[in-house]
Parts: sequence; structure tokens; C-alpha cells
Amino acid sequence: MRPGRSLFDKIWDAHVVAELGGGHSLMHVTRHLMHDGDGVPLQRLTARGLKVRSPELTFATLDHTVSTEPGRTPATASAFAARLALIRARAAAAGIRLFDIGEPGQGIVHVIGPELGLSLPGSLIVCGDSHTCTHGGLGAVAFGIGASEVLHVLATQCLVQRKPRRMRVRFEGRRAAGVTAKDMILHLIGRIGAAGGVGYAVEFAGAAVRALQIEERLTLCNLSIEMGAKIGLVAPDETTFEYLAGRPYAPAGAAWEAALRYWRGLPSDEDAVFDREVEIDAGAIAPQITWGTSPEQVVAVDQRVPDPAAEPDPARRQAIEAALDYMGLQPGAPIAGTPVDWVFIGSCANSRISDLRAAAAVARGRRVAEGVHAWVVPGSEAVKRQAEAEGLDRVFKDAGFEWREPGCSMCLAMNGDRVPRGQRSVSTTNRNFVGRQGPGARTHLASPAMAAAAAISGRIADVRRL
Ligand SMILES: CC(C)[C@H](C(=O)O)[C@@H](O)C(=O)O
Ligand code: SF4
Repeated sequence: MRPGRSLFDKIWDAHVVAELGGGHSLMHVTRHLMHDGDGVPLQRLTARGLKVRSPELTFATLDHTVSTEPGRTPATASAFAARLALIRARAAAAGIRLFDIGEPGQGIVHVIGPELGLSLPGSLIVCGDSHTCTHGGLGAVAFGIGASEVLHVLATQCLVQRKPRRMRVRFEGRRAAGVTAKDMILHLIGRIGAAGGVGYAVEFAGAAVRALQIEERLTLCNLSIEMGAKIGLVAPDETTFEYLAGRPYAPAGAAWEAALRYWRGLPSDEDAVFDREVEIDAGAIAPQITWGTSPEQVVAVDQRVPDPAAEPDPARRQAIEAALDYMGLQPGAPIAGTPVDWVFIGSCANSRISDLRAAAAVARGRRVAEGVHAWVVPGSEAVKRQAEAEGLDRVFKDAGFEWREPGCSMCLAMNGDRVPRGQRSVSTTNRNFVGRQGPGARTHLASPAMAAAAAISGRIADVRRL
């Protein structure tokens, strides 16, 4: 008998156009998402005398380099004005739909794909960005590709890939109050390490994953790449279908019914085999916060940062020392109570409406601590408008937060939004690398509620004790 197939296998196999030998397959791309760095591959394509093969399957937005200054317009100058002009012109010439500043649809590429219903279960989605794994939260195989691969997809709508191995991570049990999808994934990365997922497509399963709303599943999958897995995905279910129904690019009418039939057959078979299995008791997870310069350097908020003296392995001891030194932390000190200068609520990890609601619930009726700069950068124009309709912008502004325009912003500080050297930030982003939020900036990754709690307290604080 044929062994059971996993969610990942079913989607992958359905997109193979040809087996090329040597483990390589030619894959059809359902949707190609582009961001403001992709004007260059479009330009190269034209220079080679080629055309975009399927412009109707290609969508672009502006995110990494746009200004997030309140009141910005499409013409607001940024240091990257030429880059924005290039992608606008090339996308228009190629017939690619680009969502520009001020339009609903503009935003961080991994926020707008799901929001517009461009990212669908059972599809193969690529984008020249490592956090493309986010879209796996809807039951898609989605992964980041490099610049030359972007060119290949533009020219052919296909891509040569090697099939990764399969891992399943089951979060069983129930989360405690105050514990979010961000805490689940940070906890997992802390446990298996920043390279623990290299070479795998990771299916997240188990009762605690089934219980997650779609936006939480997107957060969970977003950080797959931070454990080295290019692909993370969750089986589609009724929660997925409810989320997608009626979205602008989701199928409608008879096409929706046909899609549902296909999607319902996607979950992993009972007897599906995985190359690696990990099980986690979701009930034992506490709110997490990173202390170091890799997402794997993470503790529960009520724990202490490590003491290198207690680490027998010399290489690991040195890594801990270097991280503590960069982060300006004392060995073995409790992480809670560490004073903070900045709080950033945003990025493709945590800038959706549910994230802003969670942060606003903490901020409501309170004040940002003296001397702390706290920013909220919605993930998309649609998120921004929804938040304003709910009055969340007022909640944030009344508390002393700055309410800004959608984009990547201080997640990677490419557009000039940055944390000054030596200053400490609690950030809802996905990378705490050296210099990520600006040269010399110190980043602690956490959930939106934990970030808001830090803004209010002026220190790293346990949101459960506020
Ligand atoms: C600039 C871009 C290509 C990059 C990525 O690939 O992820 C960025 O989005 C990031 O988060 O570091
Ligand atoms: S928000 Fe951050 S992680 Fe996401 S795409 Fe933009 S820069 Fe990359």
C-alpha cells in the first residue's frame, strides 16, 4: 500500500511540472509576490529581451523602503525614491498589479498576500524575501527565493527546486492566558535552535495550532525561517476557509466550491511519515523574550539570562559572552526589569489587526513610560484603516505611542527608521541580529502584548503581571 502523504507532499507534488533528475524538480508557481526591491530583476528581464510570462499571477507592493512618516504621500521623498520609481515603471510596463502608497493593498508583502486572498491553500507561492514562509499559515507551500530565481520565475512562472525533508512540530495542550503564537514559535526556536529546521518543510500541527486564528498561524509560520526552515505550514481547515471567504482575490461562486473540495483533501493523511517529529506542551509555554543576537537566544520573561560561566562548551560560552556584551546585559541577571528606550510594534511577524488589538488592550488607559519612544506601524493600509475605524489609533496616541504609516520600517531600518546606537528596543519583529534595527541597536523580540507592556513599564515586563 502507498504510504500516507503529508500536507506538504500533496501540495508539492501537485506543482511539479517535470522531474529534472538529481533530485531537482521544475515547479509551477501559483503566485509570485514582489516588493520594492524587485525593480532590478524586472529591469534585467527586459535587458535580456524577455517578457513576464504570467503578469496576472504576479503582484507587487512597496514596503521595505517607504517612508512611514505620518501624512506621507506617494511622492514623499525617501532615500530610495529612485528604487520606488523603478519598480513602479517596470511593473506598469509589464502589466503587473502594484499596490501603491495610499491604496488598500499597499503594505508589507506578507501582510497583503493573505489579506487580499492572493495567498490560498494548496498553492505554491514565492517572493524574493525570506519571510515568504508566512503565507504557509493558510496551508500553502510558500518560500523565499533569491534574485536570480526571481528573474527565472518572471520569465517562466516556474522554478527549479529540490524537495526538502519533512518535519512536523505538534503543539499539544492549551496555551495559558497571555501566551501568543509569537511565544510558541520563539519557544520552539529556543528549543531546537536557529539551525534546527535547515533542510525541512515544517508542518505545525496539534491541538494548540488548530486553536489558532489565521493571523496567529501567519505569525507562527513567519518565524520558520528563523529556525532555518524555508517553509512552514498549517493544514487548512474551517478557520482558514472562513478567513478567506469574500476576500478580493479569493475564488467565488462555483470556483470557491471547487476550491473547497480540493482544500479539504489537503491535510496530512493519518499515516503520513515525517523525517523528524517534535512535540511541545503548549500549556508549559510562558511569554517569551529574546536576550541575545539570535532568535534562539530566548527565555521566558520570568527567567534569567544565561551565565556563560555555567556553559561547558567553549564555543557556546563565547557566543553567550559576545551576545551579552553587545546587548549590554549582566550574566545571570533576571530579564524582567531591564530598562528599555524603544518599543516597536510592527513587521510581517506582528502588525496585523489582531496584533494591534492585543497591544491596544494593554495600552488602553495607560501611558508610555517617561523617556520611552513607542511606535506602532500597521502592516498594511487596510490594517491601518481598520484600526482607525475601531479607534485603536486613538488608544495608542492617547497613551503616547506614535501612530505611523504602513511599511517594514524599524524591522530592518532600511528606510531610515532606526533605533539609535546603544539603545534598547523591545520589538515585535522576527530578527534580533547585530545592527538589525540600526547600527549598535539592541533588540529584544517579543509579542505585541509584551511590547506594549514594556512601553508602559519602561522596562521589560511580564504582561501577565501588569
Ligand atoms: C530585504 C529582504 C530581501 C529581506 C529578506 O529576505 O528577508 C528582509 O525582508 C528581511 O527581513 O531581512
Ligand atoms: S517586515 Fe521585516 S521581516 Fe518582514 S519583510 Fe519587512 S523587513 Fe523583512
